[in-house]
Amino acid sequence: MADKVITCKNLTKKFGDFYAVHNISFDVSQGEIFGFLGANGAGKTTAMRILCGLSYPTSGEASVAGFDVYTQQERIKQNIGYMSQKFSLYENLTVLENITFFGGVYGVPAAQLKERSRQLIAKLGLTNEAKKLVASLPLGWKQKLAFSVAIFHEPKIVFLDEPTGGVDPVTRRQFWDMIYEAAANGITVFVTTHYMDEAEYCDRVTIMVDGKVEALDSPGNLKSRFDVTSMDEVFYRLARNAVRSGD
Ligand SMILES: Nc1ncnc2c1ncn2[C@@H]1O[C@H](COP(=O)(O)OP(=O)(O)OP(=O)(O)O)[C@@H](O)[C@H]1O
Repeated sequence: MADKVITCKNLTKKFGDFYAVHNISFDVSQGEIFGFLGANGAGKTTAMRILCGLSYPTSGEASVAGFDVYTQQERIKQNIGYMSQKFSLYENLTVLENITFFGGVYGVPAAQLKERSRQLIAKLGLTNEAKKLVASLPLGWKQKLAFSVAIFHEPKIVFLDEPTGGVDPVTRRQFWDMIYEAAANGITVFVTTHYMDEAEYCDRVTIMVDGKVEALDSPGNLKSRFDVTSMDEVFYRLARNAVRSGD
């Protein structure tokens, strides 16, 4: 059995008396693409922030890349990559400057930075854009670049928080080809999304409802359990009774 790179048991986060995340438990294996779904306010971001070493749980246990979320937050940060729709690249730096900046921040050795940046730009087909500002790139390209930057230092796990928001289905599909490649190279992918076609691409999917894990299985098994043909319907069955609507 593949190594468990994320484990979480009865993980709970309270804000005052309110359970944003309530007793969630799951394991994620190395190289797995793990989808984390839920309606607005379900608790996804809260849970993800704990797993990224950015916030402490109220109770329960969790480890990421073998490090404890209470006592080893800095070690966790060294072993993960992170990308969100909201926080990604510097628009007023060029493509090359963004890659070298984040590569440096994430600890890519200085001696390798120049050559690896060149290779990445060539792989992305952005050689002619290397000296252009990121602001001038189409959104889909920004997202592909942001993902490449998030895994540039070869982390064990990459956390993606709604990475493809706002782009068309073809560009999303291309983005997912990059996710598959990263997973095939052994990087574990933990991804939140509101797009149910993307849920179909995951190895396993968790559906959170009001802070709890309501379902956790492969898309195929979830569809047969509910006797439906799409993840959209699975999601609707589970999330329709949610009381939270987020903020
Ligand atoms: N710092 C906080 N203080 C109080 N309540 C909070 C805090 N952060 C989040 N919450 C609440 O916890 C619940 C879960 O929020 P969270 O952002 O984790 O949901 P989410 O599933 O990521 O939603 P979305 O898809 O809208 O991002 C929401 O009801 C939110 O209002």
